[in-house]
Amino acid sequence: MGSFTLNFSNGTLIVEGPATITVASGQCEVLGYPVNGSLSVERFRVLPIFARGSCTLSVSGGSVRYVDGSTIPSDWDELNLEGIALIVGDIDSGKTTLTTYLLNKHVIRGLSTCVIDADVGQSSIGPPGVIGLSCVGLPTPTLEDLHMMSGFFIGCNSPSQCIGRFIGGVSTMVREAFSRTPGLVLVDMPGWVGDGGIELIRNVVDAVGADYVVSIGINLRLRSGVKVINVSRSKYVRPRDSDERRFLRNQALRRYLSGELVNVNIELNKIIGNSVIECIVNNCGHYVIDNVAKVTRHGSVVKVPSRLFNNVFIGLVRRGFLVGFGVIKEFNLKEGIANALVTTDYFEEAVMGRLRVDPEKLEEIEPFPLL
Ligand SMILES: Nc1ncnc2c1ncn2[C@@H]1O[C@H](COP(=O)(O)OP(=O)(O)OP(=O)(O)O)[C@@H](O)[C@H]1O
Repeated sequence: MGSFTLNFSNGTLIVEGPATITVASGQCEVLGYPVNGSLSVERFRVLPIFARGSCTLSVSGGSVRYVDGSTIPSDWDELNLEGIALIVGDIDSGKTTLTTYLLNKHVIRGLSTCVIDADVGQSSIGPPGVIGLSCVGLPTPTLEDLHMMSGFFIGCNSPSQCIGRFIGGVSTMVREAFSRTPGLVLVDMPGWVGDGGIELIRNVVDAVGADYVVSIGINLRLRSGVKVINVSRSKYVRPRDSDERRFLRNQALRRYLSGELVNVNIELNKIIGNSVIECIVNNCGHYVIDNVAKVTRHGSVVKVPSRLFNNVFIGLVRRGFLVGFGVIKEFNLKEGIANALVTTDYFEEAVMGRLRVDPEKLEEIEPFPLL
């Protein structure tokens, strides 16, 4: 804590937020991004500041640790990619750091690069449950600093809960990325590598026609034509506990749900992505909401209290593009509407997933159950 000035050379200052660093002179860089002036490091974020030669900076707040040399494994430097590359690894393996490093390295060489943030549980580009895309021509200290140019709403913070939508979302974002003719598309994948997770990686590889899979510590066997490159996990990865992860998810949510929210009524036939609502709209008779019986065809019915729809996080879509977000306040089956707070009323459809949000505190709450 406090504030101090430091001069160091050919070493790395690992700064843990909340802190502000101000560079006075020298070549100070974060993952290849040259730092000039001030940079703030948010709470629970850690930035490695490398001095290529000598770097003089002052740090206020946070905590710091100094290590000799670089914290970047040497095999990260040997990567030269073009086309589509998925970055995969367990949680806390350093995927986002490697993605940022590769992005900067390629951008600095003049290769226009797009990043697809598919790590929907710990989103950097876009709120939780959204696959975000950003295409850049300049380096960045963190992916959080990038603007979400386009997004695909899946509404789950674990791809295991919505596998089909996740694969469709990554494919859509890859197509969108290629419409901007980048030299490289990096896909930061979720840290799900257990049962089903490897299968998901294979499915995404096939769906998007990946050229490379850069794997941090995962043994993968993929079809021929896809190059698997194994790289090291940095020993400086700082694992995050579940409280820190929740804090960071809520922070990402606030970035995209802040500002004046508009109160609107959405007709149920404009809400997609939830099988209960689709069933009500199509009168399929499989669900009974608040004891209001719908005609049942096959006798098997599932009882659903309508309050479960309150607080569901929604994505707002216009002409197929994600244009905003919202939260359902109240679901009114009798009137066939959902009352919601939204970031814009200029939308055609609302997509529901499983994530639910407290609209006052702007915090995640228990998700919509699997029925
Ligand atoms: N090479 C490195 N040098 C210094 N710090 C690193 C390095 N790699 C990762 N870290 C630190 O470790 C932490 C976790 O890294 P990162 O977010 O990249 O992992 P991840 O695998 O993407 O995590 P998640 O489980 O959230 O998907 C971050 O605070 C990051 O700054």
